[in-house]
Amino acid sequence: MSTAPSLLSQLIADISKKGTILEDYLTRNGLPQPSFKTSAPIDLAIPASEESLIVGPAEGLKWIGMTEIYLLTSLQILCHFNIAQSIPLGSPIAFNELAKKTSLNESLLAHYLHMASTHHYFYEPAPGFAAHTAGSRLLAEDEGYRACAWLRADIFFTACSKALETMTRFGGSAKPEEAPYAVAFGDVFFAHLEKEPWRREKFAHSMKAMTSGSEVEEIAVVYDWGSVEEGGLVVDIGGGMAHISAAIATAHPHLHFLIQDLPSLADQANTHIASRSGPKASHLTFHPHDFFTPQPAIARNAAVYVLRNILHDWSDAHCQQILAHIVDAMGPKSRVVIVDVVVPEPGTLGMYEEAQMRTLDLTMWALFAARERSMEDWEGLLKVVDERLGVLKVVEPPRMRRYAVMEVGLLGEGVGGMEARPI
Ligand SMILES: C[S@@+](CC[C@H](N)C(=O)[O-])C[C@H]1O[C@@H](n2cnc3c(N)ncnc32)[C@H](O)[C@@H]1O
Repeated sequence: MSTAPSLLSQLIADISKKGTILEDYLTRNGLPQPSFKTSAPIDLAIPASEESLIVGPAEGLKWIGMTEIYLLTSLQILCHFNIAQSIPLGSPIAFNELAKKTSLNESLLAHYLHMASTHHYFYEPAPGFAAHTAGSRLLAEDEGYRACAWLRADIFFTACSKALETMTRFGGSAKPEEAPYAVAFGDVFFAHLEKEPWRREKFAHSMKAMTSGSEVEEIAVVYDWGSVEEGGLVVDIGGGMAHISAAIATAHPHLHFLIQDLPSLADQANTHIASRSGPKASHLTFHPHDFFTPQPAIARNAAVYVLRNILHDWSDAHCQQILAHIVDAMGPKSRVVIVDVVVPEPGTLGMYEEAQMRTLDLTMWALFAARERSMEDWEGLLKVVDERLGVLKVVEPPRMRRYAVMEVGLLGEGVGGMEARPI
């Protein structure tokens, strides 16, 4: 009995077949192989009959970024008008019914649904009907992923539209008030969130979604939390809605967590903490604290200070202030666990990963006038804060690509329990 080939096998066969068609076409017409070299043809002019998607730089530049702009706009509009939540999960809905339900213009709604479906968000099972795909279902069910779409369309896109103006006016300034975000919105990113609670809430949800599932679970295993003494205090600095601490607490109930963030996040964080069941909830305490001010007495001599996705938001001068307050509070055995991006040596990543890394780097600039750091940058930053501060261990979590977990301690006299290890 013969079994039908799997979808992946069919795709592989299709790619191979189309590759052969392209190769034959190039040979028949005496054309060179596709290439990115300066001397390569700018227009390959392969006719549509050859079923090839390969284009030269001329055709590429004509379309550059266009699809992404309209995909982003579609997701922005569809999320804003709660379209994903208005489509039933089990059955398709007619466009006209959906338009009536959401008080939208049916024709425009259809245009945006069609655009989103080119990237597998929603699909049209029969003409004039909308239904869910796995991606649009996630938008329907998870506020955090809807907030991710908002973060890109309303925040990153708007800030990036002011990048050129910002560079022209302020050059390479490292002041948050001279970042593209501040130029676009007239305020510094976190101060703006403070003033507009709906923004703050959406940002916190997007942060939670961006650290969801396996990444959060990984934080609980990549660092040796088990070696921290019973009842040891973990201070989660800029801990947002307590999602990281909560994940570690679930796996390591012997620890206590103090989650520090701006006072405006208290309600959201406390609601999240309270929603957790069992006695572990009592191990998590939110404490409003501005990390540019000295650490309070309750956070002194903690076992671990966690900084996840915090320092890359700030220039070296700002990071020095944050770290100096931590060093001041540290005991000889205290550790700082920095979970952040580490930019690898140039040319060591594949093209796709390199592009993602550059995206993160420029996002830091667009929002905060900050940058991602290489390992050399991280070590230099620590040494400026305190000569004794050094990286003891670096772990690269397999699922948190581009990230490293850096364990930092006070080297030299009084270092307890751990030897300094080379990276
Ligand atoms: C990029 S988020 C990271 C949140 C969390 N650590 C995570 O990994 O998902 C940065 C956090 O820093 C907080 N934050 C910004 N400025 C702060 C300040 N001056 N003091 C304390 N927290 C601050 C923000 O409210 C936000 O929760």
